[in-house]
Amino acid sequence: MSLLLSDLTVTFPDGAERRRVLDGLDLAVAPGEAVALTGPSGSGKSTVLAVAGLLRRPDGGRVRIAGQEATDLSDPARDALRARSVGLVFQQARLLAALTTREQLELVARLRGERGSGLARSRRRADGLLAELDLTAEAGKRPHQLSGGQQQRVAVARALMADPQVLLVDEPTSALDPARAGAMFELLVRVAHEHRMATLVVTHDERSLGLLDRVVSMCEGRLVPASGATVQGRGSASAVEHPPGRPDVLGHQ
Ligand SMILES: Nc1ncnc2c1ncn2[C@@H]1O[C@H](COP(=O)(O)OP(=O)(O)OP(=O)(O)O)[C@@H](O)[C@H]1O
Repeated sequence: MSLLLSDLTVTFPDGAERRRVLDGLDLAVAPGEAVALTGPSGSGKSTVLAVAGLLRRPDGGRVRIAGQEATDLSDPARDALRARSVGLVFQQARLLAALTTREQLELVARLRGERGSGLARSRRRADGLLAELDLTAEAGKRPHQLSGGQQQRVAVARALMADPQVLLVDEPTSALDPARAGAMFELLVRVAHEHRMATLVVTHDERSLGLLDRVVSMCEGRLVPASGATVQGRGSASAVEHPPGRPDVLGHQ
């Protein structure tokens, strides 16, 4: 498994006590599998992404990324593992206003300190990703010259620059119309399959769930069966993660 969350617990302060908002969560995403994480507001989806993306340490449990145990690593080692193995795409594309599309991608290599042949290799990768995500014509444009869907595609391309084994995506379609939302889900599934990335997509967008390989549903911090088992992904795995005998409650960073 490229992403393995085992027996995760997260608590938040609640008055004099701590509220347990994640309690024994188990979730595994295989290489090349695109999984939707859905559920009502406040059910804990963002907390799952924060823990999986090594942005929040859980109170208990294990996080394994690309075969490496992350839980007990020092902060610098976690940062390095994240930079090496995890791609993050947020609700807003979070592009830098002054940079062109190509420069947004090249910045990833520059921040890694690449020079010379390494930087040249990364530039070729950037050009390849721009072509793959149908952004070549946008390579010289700045964010304000791009549509919302194009901006999100740039954010995905940027996340792929490090060739991550895990891709975590938070509400990628909240600013998009239905047609563009569908295209964005199709793109995420395609890149998950082609780049063999374990891909976890937080979404409220029920219309697009069928495009994903598998759907994990949450309610009030627990994993629940998809309503009427109608939400079936395209993959052969079961539609819902539902570890027997142990509810899953999640919390936010
Ligand atoms: N920093 C925090 N301190 C205390 N409680 C928090 C904190 N962050 C989140 N929570 C609580 O944890 C629970 C889960 O929040 P989370 O943001 O993970 O849910 P979500 O499903 O992603 O919600 P949404 O769909 O609205 O983004 C919520 O009850 C929230 O109020």
